[in-house]
Amino acid sequence: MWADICSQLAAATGRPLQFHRADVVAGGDINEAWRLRTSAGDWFVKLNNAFRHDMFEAERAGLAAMARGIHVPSPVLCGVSGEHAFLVLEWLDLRHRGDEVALGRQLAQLHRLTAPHFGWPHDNTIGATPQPNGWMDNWQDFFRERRLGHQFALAQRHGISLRNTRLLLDCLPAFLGDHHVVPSLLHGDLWGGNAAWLADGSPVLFDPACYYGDRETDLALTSLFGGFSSTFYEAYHATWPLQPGFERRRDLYNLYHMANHANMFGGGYIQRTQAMIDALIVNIQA
Ligand SMILES: Nc1ncnc2c1ncn2[C@@H]1O[C@H](COP(=O)(O)OP(=O)(O)OP(=O)(O)O)[C@@H](O)[C@H]1O
Repeated sequence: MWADICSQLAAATGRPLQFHRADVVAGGDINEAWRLRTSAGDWFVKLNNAFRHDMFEAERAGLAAMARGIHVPSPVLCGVSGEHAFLVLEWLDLRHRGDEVALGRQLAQLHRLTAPHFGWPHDNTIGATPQPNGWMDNWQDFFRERRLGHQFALAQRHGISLRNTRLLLDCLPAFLGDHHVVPSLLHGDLWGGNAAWLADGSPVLFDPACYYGDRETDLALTSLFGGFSSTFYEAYHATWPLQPGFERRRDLYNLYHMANHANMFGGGYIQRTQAMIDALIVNIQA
């Protein structure tokens, strides 16, 4: 397989290269991650089953779009070798710490890239879950149908019983009714494990689930599992302040990701999803 990927890589880059070695990279759950060492340097390679090829195509398209606003690993090649789908990115020596001010500023700059509608040219995945992205003109409708409603329907299909999902969907105007949203280019899966820094301290984002939507959804997810400093938030707000009411919408937006975890992993995530639904309903009634 590696020899085949190297020959596809040589054809794509126009550089002759020989396979030296491949070392596992820790950190990814959904895919296998490898450092591919060749005579023409190192590359970052993600592997999955061949039927996952579309997922890597979507990631490549997302990275290419994001590169207009923030540093991402350059996508080099996406393909299939035997039973494997693969995505080759430029290899970056990543660190866990760096310039948080630059990260906050650059995320705001990414969000300044906008589209006329909400969605994305193709469906993609959030974790391993399909994420529908068909274009819509209204953010509330998009979030209801393509995000929360989609996860609730998946839960039902998986036999996960969640109470009051219909009631919550019917109450979305209470959260989003007077909220003005521009369709911003989003990372879409911005938890702490998908941000890192280069040796010079400059930030890099990777592993996106891009679409055009409310920038607050990216900010919300940064707070769900932690890992982002107050410096990061201050720099974001200084570059492009959020509108009043973000704290109220934050938990609604994070419910999408918690429900996705319930769908992917089950267990305690189901209780946490239900607790978030219950708290949001109390919030409406208060
Ligand atoms: N271009 C790159 N060069 C070097 N290392 C990288 C690069 N991109 C990502 N990494 C490292 O590899 C790890 C796994 O990458 P990534 O998050 O893209 O994989 P994944 O399987 O899609 O992850 P997840 O399970 O979170 O969806 C990251 O945590 C990061 O440390």
